Amino acid sequence: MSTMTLNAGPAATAEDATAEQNFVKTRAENIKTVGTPFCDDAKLRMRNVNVFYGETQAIHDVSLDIGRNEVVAMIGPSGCGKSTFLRCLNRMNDTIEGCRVEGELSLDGDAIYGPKVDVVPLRARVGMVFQKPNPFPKSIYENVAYGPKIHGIASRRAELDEIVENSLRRAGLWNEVKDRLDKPGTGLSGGQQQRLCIARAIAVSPEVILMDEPCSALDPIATARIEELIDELRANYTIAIVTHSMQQAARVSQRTAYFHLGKLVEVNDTETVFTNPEHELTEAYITGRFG
Ligand SMILES: Nc1ncnc2c1ncn2[C@@H]1O[C@H](COP(=O)(O)OP(=O)(O)OP(=O)(O)O)[C@@H](O)[C@H]1O
Repeated sequence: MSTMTLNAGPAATAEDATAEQNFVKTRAENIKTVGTPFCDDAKLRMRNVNVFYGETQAIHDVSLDIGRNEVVAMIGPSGCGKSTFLRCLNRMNDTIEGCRVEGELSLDGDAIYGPKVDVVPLRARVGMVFQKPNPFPKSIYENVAYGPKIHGIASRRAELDEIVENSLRRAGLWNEVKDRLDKPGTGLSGGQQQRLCIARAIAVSPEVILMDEPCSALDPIATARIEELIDELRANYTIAIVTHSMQQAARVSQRTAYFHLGKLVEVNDTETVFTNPEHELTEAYITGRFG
């Protein structure tokens, strides 16, 4: 940890703001990741990842492991590349025209960008929950049963019933919806819809769940429910979560990765990042000097 003096909160005057900008610019120029980006039991292994949108580079030489049954939170200022990096992990960036991903990315040793990889089964192994709950315009039952049907996991009604119930139970939604499974998923509250989307992701037996700001459209009570759920889900899944909320990162994750201008500045166990960060930029961000 550096010996610099910290001013908690944003710069008070224009001069302070300029000094602050200069500080951030200088420190950002030669970022080398500090902390513990690698782990012994990696489920996802990323090495020297670069991502481009056309000519513009959004991710610069990022290397990171995400461990089995671990929750890794990705934090950083708006536009630092958190979502771009997350989307590499199940090739959601493939859907963005002009987006190019370089580097080695693997899931349990299987290359994610291998030439023969079919993204449909990949995305069943690495599920995703988005910022805005996006249930299909179908019944609650069908929202959960759809994935197992198209992936050929189950076709008989009894099998599907079991998967739907188990997934809704794991997502903490069963008791609230068991008597209205034939009603539209879109008729649920925002928090319930997000748990339905989690149930939908779980229904195809993923190994990893990616969450891109899953609580940003939810109220504090629904947020607390999802955060509890993340902690429960960790027993069975590996989870990577992008969040704007440092409090949320602190509550749900075991390790936190701090991104800045497309570079991975620091990865450490979450308590270290928030109480004793190794990098000056992390410290400046978490104390609110910029955001
Ligand atoms: N589809 C796209 N086309 C071109 N540039 C993009 C696209 N998506 C993101 N970018 C750019 O890539 C950079 C990283 O964006 P990204 O959305 O990954 O950041 P982020 O940290 O998730 O931001 P936020 O916290 O605001 O969601 C930004 O400069 C952004 O403008």
